[in-house]
Amino acid sequence: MASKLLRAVVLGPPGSGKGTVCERIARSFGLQHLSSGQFLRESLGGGGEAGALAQQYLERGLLVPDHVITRLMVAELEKRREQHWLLDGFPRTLGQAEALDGICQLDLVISLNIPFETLKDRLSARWVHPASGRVYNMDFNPPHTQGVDDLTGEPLVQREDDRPEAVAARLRKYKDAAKPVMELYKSRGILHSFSGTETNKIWPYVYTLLSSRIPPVLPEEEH
Ligand SMILES: Nc1nc2c(ncn2[C@@H]2O[C@H](COP(=O)(O)OP(=O)(O)O)[C@@H](O)[C@H]2O)c(=O)[nH]1
Ligand SMILES: Nc1ccn([C@@H]2O[C@H](COP(=O)(O)OP(=O)(O)O)[C@@H](O)[C@H]2O)c(=O)n1
Repeated sequence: MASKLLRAVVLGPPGSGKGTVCERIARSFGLQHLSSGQFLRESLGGGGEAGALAQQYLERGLLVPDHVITRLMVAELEKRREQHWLLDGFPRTLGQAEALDGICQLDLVISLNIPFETLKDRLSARWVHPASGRVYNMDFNPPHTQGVDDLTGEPLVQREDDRPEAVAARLRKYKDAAKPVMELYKSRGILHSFSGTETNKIWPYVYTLLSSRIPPVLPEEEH
């Protein structure tokens, strides 16, 4: 099997399971994934005027301007040039996709198609550990102790942008921005779409697809 470095992207609306699927891929294939949303949240923590401005976009569920997220991501990816790339949530717009084209040729784009009602239910039940980005769901993968991160024992919080008022706007905006990105990757023959309401049912297909590009370190069921 080719040992070429993987250049892959996972796309999908908020709540579609990008983070969950990337986490499983990372564990099963022994690589690190880069979540643009988590990376943004961490990068903004430092304060400053630019950080405070970008924070307002996140809280309101709006996309941060292309040049801001692109600069952050491209700088980080350059540092990881010798590693596999598995990107979660980037690129989200055509401008971001064009910027990514400038630094790599993507092998694979995974798109998660999840019904709107399912997304709304999942986001309202999502709890996160802000420091690590670990994600829980009160129905799907609850923490061992309610309201507390399994590894650190620190409190879990609900993201501001997971509030119902923000969710509807985020889902609408996602669609508008993502359409041309999907079309671009479809026209290149690298788009692989998976539809359903359960990550556990989608996962075996994603695992099989990835296995054709990179050797797994864990069997499918041990994600
Ligand atoms: N009920 C249910 N929740 C899921 C499933 N897959 C993921 N989740 C949860 O749905 C929420 C959104 O998933 P996440 O991976 O954070 O989505 P992202 O916003 O696309 O990164 C999280 O709370 C997950 O734990 C599933 O198959 N069923
Ligand atoms: N390429 C990106 C990725 C995230 N973001 C911002 O980060 C927020 C959270 O992104 P995320 O990927 O963690 O979460 P989901 O929206 O997928 O749940 C988005 O709502 C945007 O405000 C962005 O502006 N541009």
